[in-house]
Amino acid sequence: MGRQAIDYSVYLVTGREFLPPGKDYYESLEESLQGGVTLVQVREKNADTGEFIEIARKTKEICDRYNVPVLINDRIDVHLAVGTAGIHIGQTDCPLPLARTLIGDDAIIGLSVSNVEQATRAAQHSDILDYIGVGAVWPTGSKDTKGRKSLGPDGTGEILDLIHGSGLEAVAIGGIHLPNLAQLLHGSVAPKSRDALAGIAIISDIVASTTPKEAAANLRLVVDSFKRSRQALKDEAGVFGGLGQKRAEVDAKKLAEKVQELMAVVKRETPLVHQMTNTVVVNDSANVTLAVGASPIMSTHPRDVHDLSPAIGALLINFGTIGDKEGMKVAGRQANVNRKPLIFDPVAIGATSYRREISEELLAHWQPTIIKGNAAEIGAMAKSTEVASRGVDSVGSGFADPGAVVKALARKRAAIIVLTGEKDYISDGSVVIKISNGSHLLERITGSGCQAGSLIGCFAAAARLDYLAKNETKFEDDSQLVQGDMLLAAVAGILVYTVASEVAAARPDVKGPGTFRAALIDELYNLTPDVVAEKAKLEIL
Ligand SMILES: Cc1ncc(COP(=O)(O)OP(=O)(O)O)c(N)n1
Ligand SMILES: Cc1nc(C(=O)O)sc1CCOP(=O)(O)O
Repeated sequence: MGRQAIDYSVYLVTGREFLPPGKDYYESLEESLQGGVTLVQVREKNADTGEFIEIARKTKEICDRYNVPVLINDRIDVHLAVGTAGIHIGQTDCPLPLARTLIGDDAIIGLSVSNVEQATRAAQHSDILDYIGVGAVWPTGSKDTKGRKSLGPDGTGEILDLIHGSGLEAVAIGGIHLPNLAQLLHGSVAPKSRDALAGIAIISDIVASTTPKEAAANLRLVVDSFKRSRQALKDEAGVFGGLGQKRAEVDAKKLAEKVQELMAVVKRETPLVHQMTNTVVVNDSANVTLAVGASPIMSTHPRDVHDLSPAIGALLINFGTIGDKEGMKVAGRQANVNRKPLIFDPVAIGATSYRREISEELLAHWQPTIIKGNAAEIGAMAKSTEVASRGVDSVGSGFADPGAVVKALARKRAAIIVLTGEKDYISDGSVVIKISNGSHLLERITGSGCQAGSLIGCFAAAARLDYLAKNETKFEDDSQLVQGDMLLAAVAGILVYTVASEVAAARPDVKGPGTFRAALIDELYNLTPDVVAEKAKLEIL
């Protein structure tokens, strides 16, 4: 007969103890199936054998009507009694070879995996195993996972690399909810093999909902769309659709024209750009934001940033002086929930292990849309040793192939990557754009990189608003945390900043860094789209 093909996309693990008061288990189950659950595991920790068999039997009866397979948690006897599609077992349950002997060749076996050793062993047993449940991704209230480190999207991706080529599928489990789902799916794409999760296993987000149909449908939408966006990446359309065009069709002149249009959108829409930035640059960041026509707001308290989120156009998180970690966590998570562009500037991340840890912690909490950094910062994010760091500056001549670095990191992080320096490189994982504008005086003022990050925030907010004004939200776009051309936004932020710096540096009244700093703000204010197009030195690599 052979084993049944399984769609792991939205895998419901039951948990009667988490049902809302008054909600019947079978009613909730049926609603979740109507919402699009693709696989069900009956997990009963307190039922005796007879009761477990009865629940599994009725569950299967309902699931059969929706053509959705049922697996049984731990109990081979219950699986055999009811004739379900298979079992899910943990590391301390029945040994795998024995389980396979008992249930036969046609049934599915899933195994829990919570670290790299277990993943390696699972891969060695791929002949008798079908899939692994990888967790816990995040802390969960549905199971005692004390003493186990949450894997986060990165740890999940590492496990995907370990099972690469084994034929095993992988689902993630633990603490997965709608707001962190897109972050998990994109952030867990395996760094080496580019393999992705086959699906997500969920208890509370569905079971504890009073509207399980809606809860399941929302999760399914994001998973389905993620799978479609993976296809788009394979087709070289980039993590955000690559300027909405295929690589060969993007030309530098058209790109400059789009930047011109976006400059007008910023002025017309005056988007509010929330900036959690460092104390060294806060004033200049606010001033450059105002100069291009956007509106800055600088807020750090966790409650305040939470409440601000629906109103903002974009969020910049620049952790230069790392004072507000809790606020940054809340603000970033809310930006993901509200689908606002999130620009992450991991200032001096390569300089200390503390900074690297904070960055990991923040990135486990939310998904950035655009990551901007100098060579040392991007090198640290890419775990490259090619470029060292000294404080907030890079040391050395940079990467041998900067375009390849930004492209690979964009794919790994599922974000637009902006590498600043004498030449700037920007990639969405498909296209790489090189910008050769700028003035050497930018290196002589403090916070020029931070100001560039602020401007990227302004243009990202504008790109989103422009998209929403011109398009109805399409189903296919729901895999993207934010809508709008974020690659264009990053290009616009860097191009406008560097062209204005050239104009400012050429002024006769600019005698050095002090006068340059003031002139730069003036020239950002006065910059016209025509000057940007005329001076733009853009190349598509
Ligand atoms: C899909 C999936 N993954 C992991 C688990 C956890 O199983 P286990 O380790 O056996 O722990 P219990 O569920 O028995 O508490 C799972 N059930 N499903
Ligand atoms: C059953 C289970 N197993 C886990 C593991 O890490 O192995 S986490 C978990 C609970 C998942 O529930 P929720 O979706 O509510 O977080």
